Parts: sequence; structure tokens; C-alpha cells
Amino acid sequence: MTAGLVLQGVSAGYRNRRVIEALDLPPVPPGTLLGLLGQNAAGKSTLLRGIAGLGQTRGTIALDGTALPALPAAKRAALVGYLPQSLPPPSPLVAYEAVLSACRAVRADLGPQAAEAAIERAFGALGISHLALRRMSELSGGQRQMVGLAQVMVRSPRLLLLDEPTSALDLRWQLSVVEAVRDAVRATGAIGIVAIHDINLAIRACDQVAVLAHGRLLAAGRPAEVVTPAVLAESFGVESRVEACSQGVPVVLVDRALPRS
Ligand SMILES: Nc1ncnc2c1ncn2[C@@H]1O[C@H](COP(=O)(O)OP(=O)(O)OP(=O)(O)O)[C@@H](O)[C@H]1O
Repeated sequence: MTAGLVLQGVSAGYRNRRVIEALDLPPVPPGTLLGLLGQNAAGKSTLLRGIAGLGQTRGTIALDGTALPALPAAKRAALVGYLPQSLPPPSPLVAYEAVLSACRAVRADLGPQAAEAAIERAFGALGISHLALRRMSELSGGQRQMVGLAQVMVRSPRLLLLDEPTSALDLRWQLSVVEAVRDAVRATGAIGIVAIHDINLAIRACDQVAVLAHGRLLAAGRPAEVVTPAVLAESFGVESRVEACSQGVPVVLVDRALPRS
């Protein structure tokens, strides 16, 4: 049995359209946060949806030796938490209730006290306890996005699939939210995959990155090894520099858009 996530020969797409073609990802060990990078329409959301069991897939998708597509939906939902790109709706529920109902939907095994403790942990880890009693309809977009993430984290899935979880967040919250997810996967031995457009944030916070281009895997590995001007030119069509900042962390500086080939 291979511990962690194995994707081999994975194709994913929609009824009339295959987007991801025969993708092989090096095994992702437990405790890893993987950043999924790539230009618009590269296939990041399609791949995350496919791993989550939405849409059409083929190939091997296995978590800790268990083939996910073979699992009953309820079991798969308990193992895999998926946060779509769209924000949770501005419902009249308070944030606590929204997270409680997400927890109950998948973790019927938790009694009231365990559920309450899990909710407090999720709010605390994300630093949003102050939002617990606010109505979803009265929260900002970024605040709702953080509650959406709490709805996934409260279930303690073994695999978190997060589609641009920082798209509505400001600088401080982008970093703290991604670091909270990284700390949670490290502490529990879960795996997180986060589709993200901010490459410098990915370099800083992710253990590994995978770069998609036109539905195929272009490169995967440690951020400092994968994020190079050549990969950025091929995947994003930009001329760039990768320079070490004063703290020694690689930083991407984009100089210009390359002409479309
Ligand atoms: N429901 C759908 N039916 C058919 N094709 C779709 C559907 N949703 C997305 N696509 C197509 O799949 C391709 C990949 O889209 P996807 O949303 O996976 O890209 P992405 O890398 O997540 O992009 P972005 O960074 O813009 O969110 C695109 O060409 C898109 O037009």
C-alpha cells in the first residue's frame, strides 16, 4: 500500500469534453500541502473536481491505498473535503450554524460535544472565532470564503481539495489561511491540494507544487526546484526572474507577457 495520494493515468473532464489527459503525479506523502498552479483554463478546477468525485474521471485515484472512485459517496465525502471556487451563499444562518450543518452532513459519527469542539478548533485555526455568531448574509465575500473553508476543515478530511481558497482574501488573510491549512495537514498527516494563482504565496507556504498546462502536468516537486523562468514561460507565457529575497526565499518577478505562440 502506498501511503498518501496516488494519481496515475488520470483523465478528467465533462460529458463532452476531456480536459485532463493521462496525468501522472509523483505520490504525495501524508502531511503535504501541494500547490496546484497553472494559467486560466489549465484544468486545475477540473482536476480537483475529478478527485472529489464530480465529473467524469478515469485512471487511478488512490488515497492511502484506497481507490476513491470505488468508494460509496458517503465514505468518499468523509475522506475528501472539497471547497469549490464559488463562495458559500449569503444565507440567514449564522456562521456557526453553517459550519455545524456542514459537519453534520458528513460526520454523523460525531456527538454534539465532539462536533462543538471540532467547530471551535476550525474557527480557532483560521482565526475567525469572532465571526461565529454573524449571519452569513451580513459577512463580506472574504469572510464568507473563510467560513467556507471552516466548513471543510471541521470535517477533518484526509484529503482537502481547495479551489482558490484565497481569491477573496486580503494579504494578511491569504497568508494566515494557507498557513493554517498547511499546519493542519502537517499536524494530522492529511494532504491538502490548493489551486492558487499567487505563485509567491505558493512558494512560501506549500511543501510541493504541481504546474498544469493545457490539461497536462508540466512539472512537480519542491517549489524552489519547480518554479523557474522556463516553467513560468511555458505555463503562463511570461518572461520572469526568480530571485532570492533578503530572507533567502525565492520570489517571482514578472517582467513582461510573451507574445502568444
Ligand atoms: N462544465 C464544463 N463543461 C465543459 N467544459 C468546461 C466546464 N467547466 C470548465 N470547462 C473547460 O475546462 C477547461 C479547464 O477549466 P478549469 O476551470 O478546470 O480551469 P482552471 O485551471 O481551474 O482555470 P481558472 O484558473 O481560470 O479557474 C477550460 O477550457 C474550460 O472552458
